[in-house]
Amino acid sequence: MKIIGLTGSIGMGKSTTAGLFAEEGVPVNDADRVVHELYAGKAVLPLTPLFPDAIVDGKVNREKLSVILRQNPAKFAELEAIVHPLVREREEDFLLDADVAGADLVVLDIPLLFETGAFDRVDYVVVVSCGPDLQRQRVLARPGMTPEKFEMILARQTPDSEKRERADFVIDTSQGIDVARQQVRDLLSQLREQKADGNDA
Ligand SMILES: CC(C)(COP(=O)(O)OP(=O)(O)OC[C@H]1O[C@@H](n2cnc3c(N)ncnc32)[C@H](O)[C@@H]1O)[C@@H](O)C(=O)NCCC(=O)NCCS
Ligand SMILES: Nc1ncnc2c1ncn2[C@@H]1O[C@H](COP(=O)(O)OP(=O)(O)OP(=O)(O)O)[C@@H](O)[C@H]1O
Repeated sequence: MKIIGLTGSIGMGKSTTAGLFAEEGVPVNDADRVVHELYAGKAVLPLTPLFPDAIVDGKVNREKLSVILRQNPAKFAELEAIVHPLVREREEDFLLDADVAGADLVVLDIPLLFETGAFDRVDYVVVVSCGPDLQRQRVLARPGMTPEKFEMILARQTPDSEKRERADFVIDTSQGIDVARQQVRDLLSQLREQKADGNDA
């Protein structure tokens, strides 16, 4: 089984592209979604002493957490030290399940693939990208998003230019969904041909 690491900066179209892989029958593990689940489950207990004001009705409230982090960005490191190992645990379960189910390819959708060193755990790196103006426009159109929050997150991410340079493949999301879907299909054919030729990376 080969592992595709899918990444991209905020608003580049990572979740949408992950959906295109899923449409083609490739199992996808979405790290952002796992974080959402953890904030209503396993992460609540260890995060409570660190972020007591962000716990509402027994869950981590993302809005409140975001405000705290904006006021004190140093707290990101403490948050990540708790959350990332839990995300990793779930990733390992996903890989085992996919392997047992006989998948030839799987996708790990990891927003912080480069930042956390996760690229070491994947066979191919796929970066989702579009121009910075379109990225900004997409992100600022989201409810609850502000230029300050956008800048805070961007500052914590490896720049898009570096991501593209380090990628094995780039999916361009600026030309609409059909173009991106075709790029995903071409990529899967190419990887499967490589495997059939015994020409693995
Ligand atoms: C900062 C938080 C509260 C913002 O929540 P919110 O619902 O507003 O945004 P969302 O989670 O959809 O993230 C928006 C964008 O920021 C990126 N992002 C999230 N966390 C981080 C981080 N620690 N560093 C850099 N980028 C991040 C996401 O991948 C996405 O591109 C939330 O993202 C969070 O709790 N992050 C810490 C956990 C983490 O590191 N997640 C990354 C995937 S493992
Ligand atoms: N190929 C595409 N063609 C047209 N629009 C797209 C394409 N891919 C994504 N988009 C649009 O861009 C926006 C951001 O996409 P998406 O939510 O997938 O980004 P993301 O990278 O997962 O974001 P984040 O990192 O913040 O979670 C959405 O409005 C989505 O509909």
